[in-house]
Amino acid sequence: RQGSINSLKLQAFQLFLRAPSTIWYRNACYQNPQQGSQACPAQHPGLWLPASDGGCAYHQLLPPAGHIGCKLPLCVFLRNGPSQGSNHRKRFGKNNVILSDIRKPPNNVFHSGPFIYSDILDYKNLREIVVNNRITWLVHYSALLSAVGEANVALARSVNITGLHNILDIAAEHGLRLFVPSTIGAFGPSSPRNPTPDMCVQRPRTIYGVSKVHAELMGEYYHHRYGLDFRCLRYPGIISADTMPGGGTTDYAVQIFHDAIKTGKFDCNLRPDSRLPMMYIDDCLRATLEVMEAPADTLSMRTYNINAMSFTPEELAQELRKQMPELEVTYNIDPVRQAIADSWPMNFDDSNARKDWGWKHDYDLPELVQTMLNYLGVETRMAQAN
Ligand SMILES: NC(=O)C1=CN([C@@H]2O[C@H](COP(=O)(O)OP(=O)(O)OC[C@H]3O[C@@H](n4cnc5c(N)ncnc54)[C@H](O)[C@@H]3O)[C@@H](O)[C@H]2O)C=CC1
Ligand SMILES: CC(=O)[C@H](N)C(=O)O
Repeated sequence: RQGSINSLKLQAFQLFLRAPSTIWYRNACYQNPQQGSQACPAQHPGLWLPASDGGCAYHQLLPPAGHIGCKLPLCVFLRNGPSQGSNHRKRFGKNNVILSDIRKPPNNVFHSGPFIYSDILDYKNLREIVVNNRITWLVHYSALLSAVGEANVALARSVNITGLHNILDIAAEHGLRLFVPSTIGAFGPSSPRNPTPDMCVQRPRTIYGVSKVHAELMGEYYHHRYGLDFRCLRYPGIISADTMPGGGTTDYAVQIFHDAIKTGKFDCNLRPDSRLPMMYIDDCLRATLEVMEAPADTLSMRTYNINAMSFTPEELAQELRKQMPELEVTYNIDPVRQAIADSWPMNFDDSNARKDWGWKHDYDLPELVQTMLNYLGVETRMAQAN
């Protein structure tokens, strides 16, 4: 049963990375794994009842007449097609999750539920969204990533630091639970690289890394000073079939799949032996939900490393060649990205996340490669058929 819940929640979170940049939860209530009805732990009026299909350990709030229904905060973005999407909407209520960005969403995102324009540099507009929609949880993804940040430091500073300040103030002012992702890029050349623990020297050499260390420290400061429910995971490089790479150093590991399927060739911008921690998107989104839902007393820290695997471009190419023996990989090193990769962790120690809230990854390199090829292969065949 827990497995099916996880898979539902996971699918609900699909496309958060590289699609919307902020996720707003309306009327979020809490997980209640016990059967039977009782008062809502978030003190909303009404009773908690088991979900109607009996297959879900979560309970819905039974709204008194005139009260807006209060359900689990989920959105229904799916990679698996519209029919499942509508099932999820029926079950969880698409209107309880609002996505926002300054960029136009792709069709599937736009048609999945509420999507609004919101610039995180516009404080008044952020406050308006929270008040008008009675927002309770906030997931803040907007950022300029490592390589693109080095190409535009002023903009990265503004979005990643000023934007974060706005988000922190909004969250503290309105008592929101706030998730902000950090990254392996929050470490630098003087950090231990193999493995990198949660607590060690953090002296990154990119504006991206500096802004993420700042986010970790500010979030923790607001937690201690104002009681903000701040939660943060340091993600490794995230690999997803849904979206194209967005200006990061680990992006080669996404691009290789697209190029391999389209042309059978890939020109890699990192050295073949550049080892970096990586994770498949489903694991990343599940980890995010798990830490957001973890009871506060299980969290001994507010910022955790999470990890799944660690590989080099050469090792990834070898795994791909098991399925595509003809794949040709050449190396054309980008000095900016290479310098960044050389300063980042090679292996990530996530033992605290595993110990405190039970983090466990599902995807290692073989499963990652198989899953990416399956998704992209199906997409390519559909495009060709069309
Ligand atoms: N993709 C990865 O491998 C990793 C991502 N992360 C973190 O996850 C988050 C999302 O990353 P990605 O989706 O890969 O990045 P991305 O570059 O694809 O997306 C960032 C989003 O921020 C939006 N944005 C930029 N300026 C904005 C503004 N002023 N107001 C509102 N939105 C704005 C962009 O329109 C874009 O949709 C970032 O915070 C990143 O640091 C952390 C580690 C690894
Ligand atoms: C690991 C990250 O934070 C991101 N993918 C990047 O390469 O900048």
